[in-house]
Amino acid sequence: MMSGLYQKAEEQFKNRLPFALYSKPGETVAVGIFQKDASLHFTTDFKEEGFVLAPFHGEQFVLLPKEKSDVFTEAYTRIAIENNNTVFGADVAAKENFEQLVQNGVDAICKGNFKKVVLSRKETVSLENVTPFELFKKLLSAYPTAFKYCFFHPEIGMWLGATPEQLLKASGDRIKTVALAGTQVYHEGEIKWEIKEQKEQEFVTEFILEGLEDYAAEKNSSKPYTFRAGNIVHIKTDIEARLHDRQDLEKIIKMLHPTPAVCGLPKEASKKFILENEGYNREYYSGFLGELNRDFAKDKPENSDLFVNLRCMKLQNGKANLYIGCGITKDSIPEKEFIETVNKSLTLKNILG
Ligand SMILES: C=C(O[C@@H]1C=C(C(=O)O)C=C[C@H]1O)C(=O)O
Repeated sequence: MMSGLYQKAEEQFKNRLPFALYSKPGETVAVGIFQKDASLHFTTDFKEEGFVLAPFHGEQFVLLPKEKSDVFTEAYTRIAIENNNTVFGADVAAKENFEQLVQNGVDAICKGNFKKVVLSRKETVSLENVTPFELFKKLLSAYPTAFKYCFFHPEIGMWLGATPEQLLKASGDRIKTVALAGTQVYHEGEIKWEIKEQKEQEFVTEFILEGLEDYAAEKNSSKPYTFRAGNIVHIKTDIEARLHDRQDLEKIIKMLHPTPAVCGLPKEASKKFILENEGYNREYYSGFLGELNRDFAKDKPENSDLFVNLRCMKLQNGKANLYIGCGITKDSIPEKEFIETVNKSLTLKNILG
């Protein structure tokens, strides 16, 4: 059965018009924003209302503006998702390349160029006869606590993902963000973290709290805790604050993005290393996306809900390009880091096929 929301999305896609379908963590409502023209709009001052998609690098933040779009919402019920047990073969060349990249990152850290860098790779998987909408629906059921989305623009392409990481939630002058780092495969029973991973996550918390210093008061942060995202777990700290001036939203977003969780510390040196060494274009992976200045489901202004674009893929010519990365510090072991990217890639591989 085709519902109204998906019928509209199929038509929009057929007509090569931009749209975003998404559902927020913990909610069972899907929102569709359907832009009425095919133009490429960008944010200018972050005062616009709409759906934003920002790349990892660069200042051109794509916007589906509210006033140029139709908005629909639709409740859904989660269904049981079977893990498809397809075994994806390991690509020897990809493994060697990534491990060399990680080793170069470790060497640069040991030389003192920076403290942490997040390195990533792209993996291409063939798609069986499946539409983006079917994949999006699977994401809705498989990842209740993630931000699930399907974004299309004729000049950008088709992106889908289920990200566990909030970049920023703003409600009037109240903001929330998180410090996320450390990764291991989920298992039953107590999850233990090594000191190295705890330290790495603390760096991220410190970076955010220091960055907020000039803009916010009443800063509060939770204790770090274990947070599950599909088949893996991370360490997470919740951070809340009150802005001195709500107009500083743009400055806060630019201070946070790209966060040490997807770029590194310090930001500029690690970013330079990524751009010069990764050897491919991340495009919108590890950028951010979501609601800008409007909660579309509740139809409320002055609410932004932005997420880091992780566990995502770009669909192109019957294939899915998956993007996966991990944080590198001086103690990183290249092979372990490669395995971590394989584990993270299962978030999406589990719904493909
Ligand atoms: C970079 C990614 O994930 C990030 C890196 C993590 C890590 O280094 O342990 C953990 C969570 C995310 O903040 C990714 O999934 O591609």
